[in-house]
Amino acid sequence: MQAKQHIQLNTTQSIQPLLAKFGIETADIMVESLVLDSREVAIHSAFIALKGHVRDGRDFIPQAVSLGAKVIIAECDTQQEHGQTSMREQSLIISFYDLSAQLSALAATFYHFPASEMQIIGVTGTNGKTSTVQLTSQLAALLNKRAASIGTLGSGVISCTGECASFGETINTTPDAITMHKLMAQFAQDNVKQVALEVSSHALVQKRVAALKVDVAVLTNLTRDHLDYHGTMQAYAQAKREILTQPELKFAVLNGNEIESKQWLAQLPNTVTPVVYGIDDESLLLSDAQKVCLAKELEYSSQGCRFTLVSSWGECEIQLSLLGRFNIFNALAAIASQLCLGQALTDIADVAQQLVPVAGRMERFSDEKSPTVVVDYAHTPDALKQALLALRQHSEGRLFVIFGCGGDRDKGKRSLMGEAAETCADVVMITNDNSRSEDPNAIASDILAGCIQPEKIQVELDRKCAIDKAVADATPKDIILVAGKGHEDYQIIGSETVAYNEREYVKQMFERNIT
Ligand SMILES: CC(=O)N[C@H]1[C@@H](OP(=O)(O)OP(=O)(O)OC[C@H]2O[C@@H](n3ccc(=O)[nH]c3=O)[C@H](O)[C@@H]2O)O[C@H](CO)[C@@H](O)[C@@H]1O[C@H](C)C(=O)N[C@@H](C)C(=O)N[C@H](CCC(=O)O)C(=O)O
Ligand SMILES: Nc1ncnc2c1ncn2[C@@H]1O[C@H](COP(=O)(O)OP(=O)(O)OP(=O)(O)O)[C@@H](O)[C@H]1O
Ligand SMILES: N[C@H](CCC[C@H](N)C(=O)O)C(=O)O
Ligand SMILES: [Mg+2]
Repeated sequence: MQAKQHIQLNTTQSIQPLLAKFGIETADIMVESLVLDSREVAIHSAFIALKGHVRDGRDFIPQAVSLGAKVIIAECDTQQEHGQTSMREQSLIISFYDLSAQLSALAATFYHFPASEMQIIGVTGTNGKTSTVQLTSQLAALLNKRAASIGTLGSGVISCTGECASFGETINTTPDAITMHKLMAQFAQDNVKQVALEVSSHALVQKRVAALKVDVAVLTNLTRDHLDYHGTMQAYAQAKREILTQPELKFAVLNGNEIESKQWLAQLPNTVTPVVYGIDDESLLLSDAQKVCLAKELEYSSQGCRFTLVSSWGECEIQLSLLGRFNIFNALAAIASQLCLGQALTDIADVAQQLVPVAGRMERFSDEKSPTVVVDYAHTPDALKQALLALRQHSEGRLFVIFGCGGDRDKGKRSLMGEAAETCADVVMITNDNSRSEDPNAIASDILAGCIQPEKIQVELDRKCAIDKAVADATPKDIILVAGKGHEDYQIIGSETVAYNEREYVKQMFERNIT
């Protein structure tokens, strides 16, 4: 990432016309910003006090008052209270019913609907969101369209070599409703024409993007994750389908090899055109889709892959310098989205080979005399399985895997990841991920519980030592997958966040000539 960009927005406005759109009559008070966190309140900001999941934002109203907020918009529990006002010192407190759900609309109005000036692509799914979003923006940039992305890697304008001119890191994969529209306003001011963003299931449940205009919704896939939050797979799936209710949605780009896409087709509003992408004949599963984008006659090489693209927009040859079958799905979703938005197939075919891997996603480090090390962000059972299956296709020797599981997150996925690793790799080493408040040994035991022959599996909780050991044991023909940390440059152990950059560690290992 490059240095952070500073785009100044002039957002000073009266709350009177803003709140009138939500049926609230109030005084003519000028504010400069909407602020979710009481600690960031300044005199000219309106503090937004939400109920919250862990804490109640309304408990921080006294802090906002003491920091001089002129306006406080506070969530209320009943429709009757909506629009009621009171004064506390110099702060006007306004009750707003259902504020959490309405915040996206309030922020869109505050920033004057910046997304309406740009093409917006929203990507959801268990795995592949970051990869698809990055590839979509890279492709736009290669086609000379100024493009930006928002997601796990932060937000910013993407160059055709995948570099990001950062607009800032994001705490969440999908930012809160205010940050989202602020970013959109900054992008619009910076002449961005297209934005690709990751839409997490949490964001859909919490209505972080409820009022965001989205032109294209993409589904990558649906497998197990985040059941700690959603409870059941059914609730998790339903959360993702919420993206179909985005305002002004025009296209739904669906994975034809994913059974969940059938549910999406069934729930599709008739104003939305379905587009199915997939590999080979299996994708005929969804043959009633209006438009298709299929990869056929796939060939893999050590450098990447090639295939024939058969689509409703024509047929062409595509070369990709990306590893793994799932990256073909991600690239197809990116290509289909660009086709929906009017790019020519021939132009796309001309530039596709220039797409570069996304940081920490199937990133390969190799030289002739050492085993190949691949750093990847697989942190779900399906992602780990797909990453191993993909590498098997590129490998002549043994396949090693080193991975752990995050603490304080979905515990049920741990044994399934153990099972996937034991089934798909030749040598399995369990290590630590972000253990957070949990005991790393206990997390390792949860993983081992899914393995049939736990005695054959090594546990080395120090990630660097685990990598060193695997490299010492492997031959130049072998591939070592180090999964789970990807682009992260830290490790959270207990309440401490320590510096740890796996990509750098492996890169330096090769620079030091490891074997
Ligand atoms: C459980 C959950 O999703 N929480 C999200 C939620 O926070 P919250 O409502 O729980 O906040 P809270 O801590 O209870 O505080 C309530 C309110 O009081 C305010 N407050 C709090 C403290 C204070 O001193 N002053 C103050 O005003 C807070 O700003 C907030 O408005 O809303 C916040 C703003 O949108 C999010 O940042 C926060 O994400 C937390 C950090 C989180 O860990 N979320 C994860 C589970 C998540 O959303 N993950 C997905 C990605 C998954 C994937 O990649 O697959 C994501 O989109 O990131
Ligand atoms: N289309 C795909 N299908 C299955 N697995 C994939 C796919 N694309 C990527 N992966 C695997 O999942 C990992 C995470 O990929 P990526 O970061 O793109 O997903 P994500 O959905 O953004 O994840 P997160 O939920 O953390 O935001 C990759 O490192 C890779 O192992
Ligand atoms: N190494 C990480 C991956 C987490 C991915 C994140 N998107 C999530 O699950 O919220 C961990 O488990 O801590
Ligand atoms: Mg992501």
